[in-house]
Amino acid sequence: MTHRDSENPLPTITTLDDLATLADYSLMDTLSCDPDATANGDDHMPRQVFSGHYVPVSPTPIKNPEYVTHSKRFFRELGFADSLAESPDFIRMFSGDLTHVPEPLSKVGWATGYALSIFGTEYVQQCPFQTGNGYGDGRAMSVFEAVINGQRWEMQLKGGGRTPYCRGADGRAVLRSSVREFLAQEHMHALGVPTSRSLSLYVSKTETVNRPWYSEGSYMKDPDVLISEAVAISTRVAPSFLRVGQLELFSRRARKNEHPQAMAELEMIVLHLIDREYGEVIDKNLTIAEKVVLLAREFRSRLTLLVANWIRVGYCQGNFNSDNCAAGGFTLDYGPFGFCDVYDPQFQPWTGGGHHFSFMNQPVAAERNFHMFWTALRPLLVSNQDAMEQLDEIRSGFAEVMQSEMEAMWAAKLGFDAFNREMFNELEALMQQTPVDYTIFFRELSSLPDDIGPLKKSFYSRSLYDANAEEIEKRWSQWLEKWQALSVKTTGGKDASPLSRVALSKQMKLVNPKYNLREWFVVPAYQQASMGNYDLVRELQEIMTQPYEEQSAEIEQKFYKLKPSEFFEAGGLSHYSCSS
Ligand SMILES: Nc1ncnc2c1ncn2[C@@H]1O[C@H](COP(=O)(O)OP(=O)(O)OP(=O)(O)O)[C@@H](O)[C@H]1O
Ligand SMILES: [Mg+2]
Repeated sequence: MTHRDSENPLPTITTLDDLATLADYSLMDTLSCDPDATANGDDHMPRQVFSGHYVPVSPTPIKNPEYVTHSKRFFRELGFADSLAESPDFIRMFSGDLTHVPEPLSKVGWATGYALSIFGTEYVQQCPFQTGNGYGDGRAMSVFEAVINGQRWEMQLKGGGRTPYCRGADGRAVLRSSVREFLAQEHMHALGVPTSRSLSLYVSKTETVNRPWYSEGSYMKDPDVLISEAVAISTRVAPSFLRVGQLELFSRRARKNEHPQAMAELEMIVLHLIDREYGEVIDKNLTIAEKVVLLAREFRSRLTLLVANWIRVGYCQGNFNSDNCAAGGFTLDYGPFGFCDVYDPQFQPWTGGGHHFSFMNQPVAAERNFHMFWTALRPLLVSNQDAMEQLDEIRSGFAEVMQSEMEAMWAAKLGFDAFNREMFNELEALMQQTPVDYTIFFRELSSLPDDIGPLKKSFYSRSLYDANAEEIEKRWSQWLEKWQALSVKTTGGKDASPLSRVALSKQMKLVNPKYNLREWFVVPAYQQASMGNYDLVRELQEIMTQPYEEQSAEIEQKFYKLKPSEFFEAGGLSHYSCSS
């Protein structure tokens, strides 16, 4: 084992034994274990978990695992050698077989329970026992915790088999959805959007499960066939996997006084969240009330910035329930997500999702999740009126903070130093009416065009534009003229000299990506992968981890283009059900 420093970027982790030296499962000390759990983790049947923060569960390995890909970038950050990803020991562990891991690596993983609120309404109906005690990580389990280069990370298998929270389902994830999540996490990180990270992806050469899906060429809303798909395990990494729903679970129990430790368990999970996600900004020596107030303020900042970033890059989470809202303020659970092609405020690729989780409604959905977060924290402050008032103010100020993050984001996309409502409103109407390709439009604008010629590359020839081309183009020209006049005035501050055209363009191109992970790029990648060819997955990974770069002419030709008309309304491409 060699040592890494700034001059010597040699990886330090080249074997599983090296990885074992880093293991630090301190989560086990700060959280409590389900008292009904078995120590060996043989706990794979749906059951109620009444208390405790985690349940030891042994993963169920996928049969005959094969390497698909790993994140070279993240490996480098962690100091992991690339060769590790294809080494038998590592493959074994991260395809779910912990039975042979060297000490002190744990031979059991852990799954956690959480509650569900949809758009601000509490649910227990999704729990098979109708109590909420059977809901949580049904197929996700963490297997490793360590501090690496000063940062604490938890590593979690997705698709690692059944847990007590599996609700009778198979505990598996299929290759299709695993490829999607793996690529999206890599892409979002490269876009500068906070996210759980991708580590590795392995597929089974022999084990399959059935999932409802769309037949070739289907334009149906819902899946029309049952297909057999290979199972896979992807590993994702984050400082913690705590969700808003997790705080809710313990807060609901405290509110209902469900057991004597309920309030203590709520406090423990909140302190754990602060330690894992907010350790740098919340002083350990503060009182619990002070910590809770700071936590709410910081989470509000992170969540509002996160959602503004989603909209900046054209991302729709699709299913932004409180259990898919990471309490650390990053993107979590890439299930029925999508990156928009056409600008449509109501873009929502998930057929089960509805308008409330659509593209431009995400700030409102975020507020609903923040409301549940606030609700969950309140029981901790009942004896401190002053802190409670501060907490309530943070809650009521959400919409204003969200609005200002959105305005800052639109200003940056437009290359302005301040938001201009009139310009934005006109643009929004034009983008929608034409309609434009969201990514291509802003990228072309970032080249500061002299006339609307280059912007027309982003126009979809659909009904309105086709029928009223002349009038629409005239409106675009007028808008562009105004934008040009305003953008010339853009400065680095009141007294600074105006940004040169080159500098302004460069700055805008760091805000407006050239490439994004459109679903019709991902579909052929997972289709080929299902036949054992991973080239396209790896190619997309490479391209989508440099989304702001121009890249080669060949890549531009293939990946900087409008969505082909035959893909509109196509099942599995334009919309999909949640099954994964
Ligand atoms: N095949 C499955 N087997 C067991 N549980 C499942 C399965 N699919 C989904 N679940 C569970 O159902 C719940 C809702 O699923 P959802 O699609 O939000 O999450 P997910 O994509 O599995 O996971 P995550 O939120 O951890 O990324 C989650 O608690 C999840 O663990
Ligand atoms: Mg989920």
